[in-house]
Amino acid sequence: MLLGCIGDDFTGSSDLANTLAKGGMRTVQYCGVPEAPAEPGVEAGIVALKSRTIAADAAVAQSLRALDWLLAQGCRQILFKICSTFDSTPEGNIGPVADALMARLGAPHAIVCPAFPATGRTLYQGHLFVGDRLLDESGMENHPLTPMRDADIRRWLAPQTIAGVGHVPFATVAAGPDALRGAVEAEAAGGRRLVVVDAIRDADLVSIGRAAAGMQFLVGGSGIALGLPENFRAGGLLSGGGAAWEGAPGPAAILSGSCSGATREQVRRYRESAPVLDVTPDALLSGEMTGEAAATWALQRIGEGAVPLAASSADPAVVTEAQARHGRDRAAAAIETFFADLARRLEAGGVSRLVVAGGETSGAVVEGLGLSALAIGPEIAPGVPALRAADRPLRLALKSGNFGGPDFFAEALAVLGGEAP
Ligand SMILES: Nc1ncnc2c1ncn2[C@@H]1O[C@H](COP(=O)(O)OP(=O)(O)O)[C@@H](O)[C@H]1O
Ligand SMILES: O=C(O)[C@@H](O)C(=O)COP(=O)(O)O
Repeated sequence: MLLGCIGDDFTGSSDLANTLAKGGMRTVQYCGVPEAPAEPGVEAGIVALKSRTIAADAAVAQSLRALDWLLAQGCRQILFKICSTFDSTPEGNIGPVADALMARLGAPHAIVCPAFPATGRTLYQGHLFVGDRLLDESGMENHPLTPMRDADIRRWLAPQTIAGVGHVPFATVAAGPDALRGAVEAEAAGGRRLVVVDAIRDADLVSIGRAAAGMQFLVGGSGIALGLPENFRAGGLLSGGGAAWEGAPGPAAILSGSCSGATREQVRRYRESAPVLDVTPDALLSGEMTGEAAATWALQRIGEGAVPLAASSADPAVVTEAQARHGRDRAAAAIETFFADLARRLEAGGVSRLVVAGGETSGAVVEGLGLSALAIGPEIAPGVPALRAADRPLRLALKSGNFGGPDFFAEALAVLGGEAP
């Protein structure tokens, strides 16, 4: 294994896996820290954790365990995969995890870059944009767990880290990999070791990749990985072969716990032509709705030939009210436990294609199903690959909340079913 990655959520990890597989690396996504060594031939290993919103000390401990496993597999470079919208709070977990990984590696610095231009995330003068909006006006300011209220990534990261936050502006990035590398080293020499680097185009990310050749540690969205496979290829280290992946038709269901704008539109669109079960924290916490009841409902629809969707996706005002009534974490935990339970029951009922929307939701579902590793298939939408469970006939799509066009659910079902994307 050459490149070791630690993902702070499961959708983000599959987004990164998609980029690395497209870049020609033999890539496997592991669900949690594996107990056994990796199978031979894996060139990029991604340990997916559900660590984005847990307590910082737990996130640090899990990430260090993942690091130790990746180093034991021979990895020469480590990438900490965070969200392209820099999802975190003043307590973490980006800063604390980056600090701990940097210390364990003895790395002098880390480039930090969440940019992902293919999905509209660009970073200019240290400020993160989503499309033509600053991050804190993009809808992310209403995220249920990590409301992003400042687009200046340097200012948002500073209270989370003891490493000091530096910056390399776009003009230096545009001057090429040598200038960029020199600027990163200069920032680190000045005591600013987490160095936020601007990027507005894929070409900038490719430059960052070249500048990062030989660097021990990077922090970023999947975009930061665009240029990394080439470094290994240039060193004659890649086998050139990708793992085989095949879709297969079979009973299917969709689970959506994301409340992000793109997902709410996808749910609205899907509702026009298929059965939807709306789920609320109120109904779950009162016992009015259970995983068992939802599974009975869904399996009946599947028996009638439909692909049902169970969704808790709600508008920001509705989410805020539910959180005020039940507490943020209690509401989220009730929903995540529900989806994990429902997924288990659906698989037991014969479902072999599962589309899940939302990073935390996907983490809960994958952990609930007890999956160990995922093989990477074709891209369904930017940042979302088709996946296959390593040890059973289950195909999945784990969709980041804000990814995918309005008809994503139908598109994902088709690709998982074996149609060309
Ligand atoms: N109706 C709701 N009320 C309160 N919290 C919700 C509701 N629906 C979902 N959530 C919680 O919001 C979080 C959404 O996060 P996530 O699944 O990561 O989606 P995204 O990918 O859009 O960030 C989850 O923890 C989920 O349990
Ligand atoms: O970088 C990204 O935007 C994604 O890979 C990602 O991490 C998204 O997380 P969720 O929106 O919580 O699914």
